[in-house]
Amino acid sequence: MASATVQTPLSSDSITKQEARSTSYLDSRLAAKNVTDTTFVIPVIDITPSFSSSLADRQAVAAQIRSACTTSGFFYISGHGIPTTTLSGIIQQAERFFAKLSKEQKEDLHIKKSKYGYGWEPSEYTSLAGDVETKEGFNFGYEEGLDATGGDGKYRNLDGTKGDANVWPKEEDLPGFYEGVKEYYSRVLDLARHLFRLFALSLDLPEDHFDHMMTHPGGIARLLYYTAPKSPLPAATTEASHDQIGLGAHSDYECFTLLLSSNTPGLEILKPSGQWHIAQHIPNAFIVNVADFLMRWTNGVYKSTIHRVVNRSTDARYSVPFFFSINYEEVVETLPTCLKEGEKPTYRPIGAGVSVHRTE
Ligand SMILES: O=C(O)CCC(=O)C(=O)O
Ligand SMILES: [Fe+2]
Repeated sequence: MASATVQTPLSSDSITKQEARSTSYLDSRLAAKNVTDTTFVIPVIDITPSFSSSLADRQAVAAQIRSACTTSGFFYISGHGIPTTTLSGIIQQAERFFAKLSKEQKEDLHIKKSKYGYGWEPSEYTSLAGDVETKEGFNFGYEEGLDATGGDGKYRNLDGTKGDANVWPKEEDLPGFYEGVKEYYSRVLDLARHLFRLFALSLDLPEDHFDHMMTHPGGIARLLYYTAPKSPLPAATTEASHDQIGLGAHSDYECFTLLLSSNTPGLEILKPSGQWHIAQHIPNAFIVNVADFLMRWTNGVYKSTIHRVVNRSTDARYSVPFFFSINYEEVVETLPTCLKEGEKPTYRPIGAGVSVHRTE
């Protein structure tokens, strides 16, 4: 989830509201200085060859990933193998969740009842970087029943405790919802594990370097709903007043994020100049972005770029970000291979779960 946040209990690297809005903070988090706005691109990477048995094919995809991660920190992936029916299925579940549940049924799932930030978030309930967010959301995390591997029995919640943390609508209130979520979550988790092996290759590490860290990984997903603005915004500019912000400016906290959305664009990515790049919607592709753990592992070589959401359309936007973490008992510590001779790590080691990183 987000790291430049003021309210979520999941972030350890919280900065204050004032800091988050300061030019110097944003400046420090702009995409690599080795790119300019004109060379700033979010490439489309067809990852079909990454499923090949040839290491050279997989390395070729990893090289494209490295190039994106060291510049904009964002890329699209196509050729990922998740059926289009699974993708449209989860968007439909998101639409059903927000439209079909009554206010009372949503209240039963209210995020304020969860110490992990799971459940339903009403619109304008959260603020980020000083902006009250207009989005409505539903958050859930890893559970073995959502993992096609069945897990290894060792999953613990963010705070190290055992037991179910997710909250779900009652089956009779939204028939088929849990099954739909499971179909999507298990596929996107599989894909994230596959991508993590490509990230390892992209860092000149053995392909299985991170494997032992993702046997029961944290993986928070959200269904998000951004209504169309009351008065449409000019699409040609990237200006937005504070009451038009769906999701405030932030970077993501975990390893990387896989973002799926409906046809309505809305994601805006901070360019080197401080202007916003409006990400186009590419049907059936995911947008992948580097999050803070990968930035820390790589000593900032991989960019965890600031982004936000503004719906400038006349239609609603639905999105489903999946934040891929690692086993929560693991520690994220700068990879020696990412340090030049004599260079000191910029970031302290932190635990992936709250119980570890709160002791920093
Ligand atoms: O909804 C989107 O398009 C992006 C969501 C996002 O950036 C987040 O939840 O961290
Ligand atoms: Fe994000």
